[in-house]
Amino acid sequence: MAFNVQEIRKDFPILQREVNGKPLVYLDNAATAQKPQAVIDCIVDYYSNYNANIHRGVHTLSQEATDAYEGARKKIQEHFNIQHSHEVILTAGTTHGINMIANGFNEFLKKGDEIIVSALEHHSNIVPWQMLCERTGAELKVIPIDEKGVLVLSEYEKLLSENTKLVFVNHISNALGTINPIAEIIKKAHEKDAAVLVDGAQACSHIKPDLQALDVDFYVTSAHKMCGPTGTGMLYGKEDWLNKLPPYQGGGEMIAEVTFEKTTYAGLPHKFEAGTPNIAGGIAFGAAIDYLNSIGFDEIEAYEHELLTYATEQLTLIEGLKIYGTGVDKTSVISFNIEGIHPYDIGTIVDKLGIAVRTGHHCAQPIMDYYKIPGTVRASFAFYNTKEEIDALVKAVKKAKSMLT
Ligand SMILES: Cc1ncc(COP(=O)(O)O)c(CN[C@@H](CS)C(=O)O)c1O
Repeated sequence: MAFNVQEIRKDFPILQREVNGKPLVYLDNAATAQKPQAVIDCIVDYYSNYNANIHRGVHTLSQEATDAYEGARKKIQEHFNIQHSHEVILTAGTTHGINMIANGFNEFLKKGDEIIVSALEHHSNIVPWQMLCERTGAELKVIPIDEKGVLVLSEYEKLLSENTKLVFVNHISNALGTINPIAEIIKKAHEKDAAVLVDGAQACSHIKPDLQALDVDFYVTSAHKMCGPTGTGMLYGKEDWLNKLPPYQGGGEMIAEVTFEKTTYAGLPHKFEAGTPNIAGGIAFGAAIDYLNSIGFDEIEAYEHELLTYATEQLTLIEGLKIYGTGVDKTSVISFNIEGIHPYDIGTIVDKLGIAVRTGHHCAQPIMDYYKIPGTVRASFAFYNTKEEIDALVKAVKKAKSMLT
């Protein structure tokens, strides 16, 4: 089917909404993507027709629910070109997955070891590693960015040493849209025998990463960024690493045998899946992947690039407007400010006109510190947005500017 945005928009009930008496113009997709009817129906279907706990029941409902949940795991495996389905850990989301790995490395790090993160990271990919360093005595090193919001790879190479044990970098910056050269970052880390975790939260709705080709050690993402439900996501880990790491939480499901003398743990993936999971969320994660693949990531990438180019052109026509994150490799996120106006004031006014953007530091305060700004206005576009919606954004920003200056 040729890419037809008007047809696609019919799949998203929420896009018919009005906000403050105006048509909703939803441009906060980097915070969470909207949900197509197919994902909504999947959740309703589970709770209406086969709600049961999984992996434990002998009855038909439990088997149906287990088959659907494990079927979703298989879909995730195939989507990301992962070698084994047991290398797919279903999590509560990106933050949960990152903390799972940070916890696991408690026993692997010691004083003198070094962890490298990038200056582009979301707080979820900074704070857990700071906590790990506090626990182990390891030292955190930071890959700097340049004025364009692009990682300075020459500095990364200088930071790498035989003391480097772990490298953490996001695939795409949520604040600036910068796409990082993760294949090169991974290759150079592996030359020093360092493991790499990539935070893919902002990437997986725009591109389809091939995790075996990337040879990444860990990759995390959230379903809600991929038109799936909140509270579910994926941690991919090479089985050798996942077998080395201790469980994250103790409880049901993650055990092989429990005695008061000793407990033995389940194998992968259940070692990392204690307790009753977000069953509906996991199944609907699979439905979201099916939906995105039915549109096609080549089509999504091409169309979103069109939107980014158009929005960049139109916004930069506004006098006094500065865009942050001007690298060549960018996804459809535009962070900007207008000289002399606080981003929060712009966000508040455009909301009155039905337009949803995010303002503030976007959980990436180090980036704002680098630019010496309190925050930005962030407009983030998805494949269901339109050029008419960009025109509405530009008109609203101009109105806000006229009101505030
Ligand atoms: C790069 C990156 N890394 C981690 C996270 C956290 O994802 P969770 O699903 O909340 O665990 C996010 C979520 N960024 C949202 C909420 S702060 C944004 O508005 O940009 C992210 O963008």
